[in-house]
Amino acid sequence: MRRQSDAQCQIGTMTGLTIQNLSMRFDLPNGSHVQALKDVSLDLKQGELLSVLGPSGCGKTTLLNIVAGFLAPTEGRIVLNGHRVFGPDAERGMVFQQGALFEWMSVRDNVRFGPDMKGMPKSESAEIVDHLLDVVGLQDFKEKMVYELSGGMQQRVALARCLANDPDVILMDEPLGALDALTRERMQSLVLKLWKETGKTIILITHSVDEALLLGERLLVMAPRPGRIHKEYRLPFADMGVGADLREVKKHPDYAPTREEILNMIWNMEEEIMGRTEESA
Ligand SMILES: Nc1ncnc2c1ncn2[C@@H]1O[C@H](COP(=O)(O)OP(=O)(O)OP(=O)(O)O)[C@@H](O)[C@H]1O
Repeated sequence: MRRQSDAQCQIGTMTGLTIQNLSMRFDLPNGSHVQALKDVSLDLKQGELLSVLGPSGCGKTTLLNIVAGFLAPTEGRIVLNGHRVFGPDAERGMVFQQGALFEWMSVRDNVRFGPDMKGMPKSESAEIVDHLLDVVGLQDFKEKMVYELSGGMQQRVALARCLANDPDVILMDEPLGALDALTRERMQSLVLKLWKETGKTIILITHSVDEALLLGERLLVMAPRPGRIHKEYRLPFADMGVGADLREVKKHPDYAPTREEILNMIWNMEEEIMGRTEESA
């Protein structure tokens, strides 16, 4: 897809991701429309980890898809490291909940797919793959086919495959949502480790308040109809959780009250939506 040259669209010299006055309206075939996002603005510095929470339909996935370049916004723009985003690019890697791996390929071939597509010499991509499989703890599984792996292992492959492209920004849409509780906890620790070791900017969408609290040094609560930023938190838990037991982090005196506040916020929004739905029924 299109990535304009510096001369065409260099916007400032800042590094990081700017989401500027973003609105997204979907026009429906019956003549009505859905305002999925309205005037969403946000600056993320390189290396920040943002988690995004909110009731169903508040525009989380739409926001991520616009940053990924899969969708063009109705209004506003995305700027990454001074360049306006016009479409998908390897500088923005995506990790989905499941199903985005090539099932018929080995773990190794999945991870080296991006470097191969870029024409990287095989010896160089082999080194990158070895390193990344070490980082995600899958070195002994590199010859296995994807369908032979557990869900947690598949998500490790997905993370390694994303990192193999060396993106500036990693976009995660419920990446751990399909995993059992124990595997999910281990993967949360892995995400924190990768975040600190690679210095990547990460945006992570989740439905789990605990996951958003543990992983987001910044946490965005979005509200629906229209999708917008309701409240933002800056939290100490992600830094505390790097290399630590996440259950210990949850014992921090600020953890439970913040969790309660956010849960109430989301419950209230959902009740309001239910009320509106019943009224219009
Ligand atoms: N392609 C589309 N056409 C029409 N409406 C859409 C489209 N994509 C999303 N929407 C609507 O936009 C709103 C936001 O959707 P989105 O999937 O971004 O929300 P979400 O917060 O990610 O929801 P969930 O938590 O359920 O995944 C919803 O009302 C949805 O129905």
